[in-house]
Amino acid sequence: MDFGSYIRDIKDYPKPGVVFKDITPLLNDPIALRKTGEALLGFTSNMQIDKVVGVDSRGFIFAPMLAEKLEAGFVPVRKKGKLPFKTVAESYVLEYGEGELEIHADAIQPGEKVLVHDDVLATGGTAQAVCKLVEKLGGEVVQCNFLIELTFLGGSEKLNGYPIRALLQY
Ligand SMILES: O=P(O)(O)OC[C@H]1O[C@H](OP(=O)(O)OP(=O)(O)O)[C@H](O)[C@@H]1O
Ligand SMILES: Nc1ncnc2[nH]cnc12
Repeated sequence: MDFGSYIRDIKDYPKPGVVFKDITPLLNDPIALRKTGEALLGFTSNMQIDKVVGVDSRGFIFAPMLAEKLEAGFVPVRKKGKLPFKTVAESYVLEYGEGELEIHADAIQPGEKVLVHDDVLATGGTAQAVCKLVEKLGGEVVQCNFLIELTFLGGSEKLNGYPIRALLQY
């Protein structure tokens, strides 16, 4: 399937100079939606995964489905102030902003194998912070997977050592 034909470029959103990759046309199409889920799942075939971490908010679209199919638990990493229990936090910078991400302190047990999922890898600031959170809890990141990797922004360099997979590369 030509997944790229379902991705819409929005110029100067959310800030001048940014070309935003809008995945909503892909989500809107039932066949593209199903095939995207299947392709993401294919990235982890034969891998043992205990937890799938999805990143607030677009990472929440596919991560719970991946967790269910992999017979793993789902863990939300959320923007600051949204998780009710004891949290561990990490600040980060992304392509068009900055902030702090949090994870529940009991969400991952030491030694658990973790898949990190998000929709877009751009500068890598977000994914790098998420991997740090996983490691702070003693988890082992076994793969970071994405729908889209914006290779020209060099995000993979911040994820040195972690296996990276993406459905589409620009
Ligand atoms: O590689 P980076 O430069 O760090 O950028 C990637 C992040 O940016 C987007 O999230 P955003 O913060 O816009 O949140 P959203 O999912 O709630 O729209 C995207 O969903 C990734 O999480
Ligand atoms: N260019 C972009 N398009 C969509 N999501 C993003 N997150 C960071 N950069 C992005």
